[in-house]
Amino acid sequence: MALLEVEDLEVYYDSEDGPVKAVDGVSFQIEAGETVGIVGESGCGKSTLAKALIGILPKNGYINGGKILFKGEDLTDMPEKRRRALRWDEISLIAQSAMNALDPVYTIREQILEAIDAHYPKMGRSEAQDIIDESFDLVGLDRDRQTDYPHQFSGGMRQRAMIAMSLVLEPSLILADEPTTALDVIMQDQILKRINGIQQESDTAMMVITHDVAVVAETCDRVVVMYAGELAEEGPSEFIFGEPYHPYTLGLKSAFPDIRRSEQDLVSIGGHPPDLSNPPSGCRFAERCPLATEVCREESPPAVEHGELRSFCHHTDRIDAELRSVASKARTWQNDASMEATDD
Ligand SMILES: Nc1ncnc2c1ncn2[C@@H]1O[C@H](COP(=O)(O)OP(=O)(O)OP(=O)(O)O)[C@@H](O)[C@H]1O
Repeated sequence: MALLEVEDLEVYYDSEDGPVKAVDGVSFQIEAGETVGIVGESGCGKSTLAKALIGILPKNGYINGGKILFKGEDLTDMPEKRRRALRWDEISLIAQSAMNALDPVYTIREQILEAIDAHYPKMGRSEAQDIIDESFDLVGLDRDRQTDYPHQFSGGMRQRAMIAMSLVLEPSLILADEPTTALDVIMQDQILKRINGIQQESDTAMMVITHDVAVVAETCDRVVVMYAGELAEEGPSEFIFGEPYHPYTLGLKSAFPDIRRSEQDLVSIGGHPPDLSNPPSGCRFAERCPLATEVCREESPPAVEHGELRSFCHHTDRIDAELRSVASKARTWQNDASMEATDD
């Protein structure tokens, strides 16, 4: 049994224009100890997915269908009390706003102690102190700085303190939602590698949500590529970033500079994602896809398997011959550059 099994999940928001289908029939799994990256452009539903998993959807958000099985228990169908307990003890969130999540009037140590007290009220002071020391060591913070206030920490140190705080309860799953946006690239890398190191010792699984493909390529075992609320492609990082079989993944991959190559086009995929309160029928990427044909606009794409990759595309068989070699050319992704194949 996987640690987390998301099955055909639908998460909608009420809006004046009807329901916004932010997550629309998404299925994937996370095994214990595994790091899974969720990538996709802004607005494709990554944060909504994380919020649904942890049970913090805003008022107008709701789960319309599907299941979220955590250790076999369905989080979508569980009394609030049980879900809340699970959320804090087993699933921990390092949020986008991590920088602001620390309380300015308490020392870092006091804040971590409070988290421990809340969950293990019977734990003695010295045991709690050992846990705090250990968590500081794990994230590479100097133990002497425990009695500092958040403002005395740099941005990177605050982020580490947040990670330390989320680790003291030994969660089985850490959700890291854009964990490092406010930091520079080197710092991003260091922190995710640090979490990776910690995972190996503790068998903690992690789901990293980001639009930064490079971060995911470096740190994740598997990647889920989302487009317009749906799954576009899923599989091991090495294949998603090596030989993907979905045009969107190829575009996304080419849109990020490869530091090993000095000469390359700056690729951006023309057009923009569809309105999720009124998504088009068929493949939601068709409008922007250089391989799109009539069938793409009419029928939802099937899941096609290439080894361990699962790709939701009508034309995976054309990727090698027609798209892979030109995917890094900016011209390929301009809207007038359709490759004009026909369905036959
Ligand atoms: N509270 C809300 N009410 C209505 N629609 C919402 C709400 N929050 C998000 N949405 C819509 O849901 C869709 C998915 O948004 P979401 O924030 O999950 O995407 P994302 O991929 O995480 O984007 P980003 O990378 O910018 O955080 C978008 O169309 C967004 O406009």
